[in-house]
Amino acid sequence: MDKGVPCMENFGTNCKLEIWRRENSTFFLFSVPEKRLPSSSVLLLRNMYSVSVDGGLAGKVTIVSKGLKKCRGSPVCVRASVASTPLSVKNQQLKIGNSEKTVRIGVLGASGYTGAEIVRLLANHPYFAITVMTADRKAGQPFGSVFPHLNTQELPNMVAIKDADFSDVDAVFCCLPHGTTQEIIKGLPEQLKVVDLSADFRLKNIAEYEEWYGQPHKAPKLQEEAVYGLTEIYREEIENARLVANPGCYPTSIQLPLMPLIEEGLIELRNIIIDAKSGVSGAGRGAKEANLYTEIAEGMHSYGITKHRHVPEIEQGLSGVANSKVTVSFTPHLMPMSRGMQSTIYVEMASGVTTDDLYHHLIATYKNEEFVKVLGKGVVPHTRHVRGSNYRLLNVFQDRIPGRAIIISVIDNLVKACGLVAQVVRALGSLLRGPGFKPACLR
Ligand SMILES: NC(=O)C1=CN([C@@H]2O[C@H](COP(=O)(O)OP(=O)(O)OC[C@H]3O[C@@H](n4cnc5c(N)ncnc54)[C@H](OP(=O)(O)O)[C@@H]3O)[C@@H](O)[C@H]2O)C=CC1
Ligand SMILES: CC(=O)N[C@@H](CCC(=O)OP(=O)(O)O)C(=O)O
Repeated sequence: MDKGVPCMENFGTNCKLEIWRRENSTFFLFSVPEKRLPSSSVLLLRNMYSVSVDGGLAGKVTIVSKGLKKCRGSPVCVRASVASTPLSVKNQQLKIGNSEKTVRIGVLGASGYTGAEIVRLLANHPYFAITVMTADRKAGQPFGSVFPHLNTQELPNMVAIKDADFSDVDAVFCCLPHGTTQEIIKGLPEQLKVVDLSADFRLKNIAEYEEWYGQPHKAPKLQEEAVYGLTEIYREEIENARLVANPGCYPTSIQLPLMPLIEEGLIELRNIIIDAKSGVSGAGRGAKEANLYTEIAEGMHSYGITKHRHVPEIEQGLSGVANSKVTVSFTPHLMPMSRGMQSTIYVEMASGVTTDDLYHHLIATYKNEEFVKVLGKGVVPHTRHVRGSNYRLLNVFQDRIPGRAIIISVIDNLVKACGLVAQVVRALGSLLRGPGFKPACLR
């Protein structure tokens, strides 16, 4: 095995991390003290890019002995802070070796929360290189001074969009506030692929956008070609898209459990009640009085009751699979936590359908999906299980009211909502290796 160079001597508390690659897979060698893991001190973590390096890890883990002899392990969660991506010498070498195949990425709005997440996940990625980063108020500042936890990466300085040179860019992630995005994307060179994280291109109906966002749409032609980037549902369209409209965080957590159940006729279209909760980072990094520590800490509150801007996006997706108008009751809440999101969804089952039917249908739907996991029966998903990761955890419970079920869906609003790695690989796959490119480590 081609074993990599250790990229960090001390990782967390007495942990040590090495990264190496074999064929199309990237592996971690993650050493932890014996007492923290009963049977082994070494973990082999597959699918490097499906997990955050030192954030919450959730996924299949193979435990190996020090001599790299494999034995099966069960899913393990490592809880730690969501912090740096270590600069891996090995990956830097791979980048150089792969230079003609490397996708060159521009991150517009790199000084914001989602921009920083894109950088955290892509900066150290062997198939991507970040060649342009932009900011508004923070233009001119080194990235490491704005986000010191990413100080170890070799990155370009942030510039204003008007000064950005896109000649060395294949694709951009647009991480700008909605409303500013339409005109900026309209002005980008046409050959660029674009993944837009804002809400500007999500709603197919322009009039609906104008009603819920309270402003005219400035790029209706581009809206026509935009593909809604819910990767697990629209993967093929994303693969061929030039402009991908990344789903909102609440709609991401809600549509994936509900769409397959509606499509299969397992739940009624009426009386869908969604009680959703978000961490404060969902509101972005810009200073707002409502998001001051004193307004958020030691309490929680509802907001946007009956008129949150994600309602039309959720209903667009659900109505699309139902082939008729679906109206939901949706109430979001702001929680005193920095990141994470839970949607608790109350549904009425179709006649004769049981919670077991819902459970098994969700398992069957997502059995080949790396990033959507239906937990074991009775296991409650927590937001902390997905902190820093691209996973969504789901489960289904029987309600006390006969005929009703409760679905719990958790994501990290800053990662899964960005649909980061799976989406970028699909959308940009043809740039890498031609149509249909599916690297094993990024399925
Ligand atoms: N936060 C979340 O959980 C999610 C957010 N989104 C969406 O992603 C987008 C970005 O969100 P988020 O990262 O949270 O936002 P932030 O407020 O944290 O960051 C916004 C970024 O855009 C830059 N910017 C602001 N105004 C302008 C402008 N007029 N021209 C150019 N650049 C500008 C800022 O630069 P500077 O800092 O230098 O001023 C900053 O880099 C939003 O549309 C949001 O709706 C999508 C999924 C999840
Ligand atoms: C806590 C908070 O304010 N959340 C934001 C949603 C954040 C999100 O990810 O949605 P977008 O992608 O549409 O921005 C809100 O309720 O508007």
